[in-house]
Amino acid sequence: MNVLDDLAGGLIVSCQPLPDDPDDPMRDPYVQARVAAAAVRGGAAGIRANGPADVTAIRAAVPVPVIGLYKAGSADVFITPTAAHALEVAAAGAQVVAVDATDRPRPDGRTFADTVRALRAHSDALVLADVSTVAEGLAAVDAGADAVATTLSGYTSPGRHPDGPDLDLLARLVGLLPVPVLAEGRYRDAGQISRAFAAGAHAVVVGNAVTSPLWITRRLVTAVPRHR
Ligand SMILES: CC(=O)N[C@H](C=O)[C@@H](O)[C@H](O)[C@H](O)COP(=O)(O)O
Repeated sequence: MNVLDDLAGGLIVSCQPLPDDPDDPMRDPYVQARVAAAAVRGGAAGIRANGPADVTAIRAAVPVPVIGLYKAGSADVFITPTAAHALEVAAAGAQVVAVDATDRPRPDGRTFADTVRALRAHSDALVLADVSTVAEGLAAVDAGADAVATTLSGYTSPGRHPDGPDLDLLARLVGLLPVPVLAEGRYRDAGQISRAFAAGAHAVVVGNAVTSPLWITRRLVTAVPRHR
């Protein structure tokens, strides 16, 4: 048994301020911990959170597993881009560390496998590989990832992101990988969550649709005459 078993068949709520708005008023560890506590009260089996301060605050506030990541820098690879970031978020209390496992160059010139090795050497945290393609999922498992998530599908090329989740990538990863596959990225409603579990998802991660008043309000005001 490990924390991935605790997440099986569950909803994971991603409690993060909006990355593209430095003035998001939700950018506060206390606030994120309260959001996480509400999500767990509502039935979340796990929480995903960004940065050591939020991870520590959330670990203290909820009894469920916390997947930590560390968004940093302005390079293409910004989700836990280096082994140092991974170790810091593990030391902050994350039982699982989410790391970009795409095939893009990393800011320190090292590899995803280096990050896995560093975590194995210095912490008990499990490694969740955030990928955008089947090939990246296969490579992540070869590099030692404990689980894979579809997090980065739709985010590796410039331009507008797709609206909906990538259920096709999810199904293909589920069919090929010997590790749990998490559905993440643009899941907004119960129908999409049901389809992800039907496709074999180990767990489904939902972020902004639950945890960002800023994101939700910006979407709703597009239908309001005075904001057009
Ligand atoms: C691409 C990227 O940076 N993804 C990040 C991963 O941690 C978050 O900003 C996601 O938006 C979140 O985890 C999932 O949120 P939603 O369910 O709203 O897609």
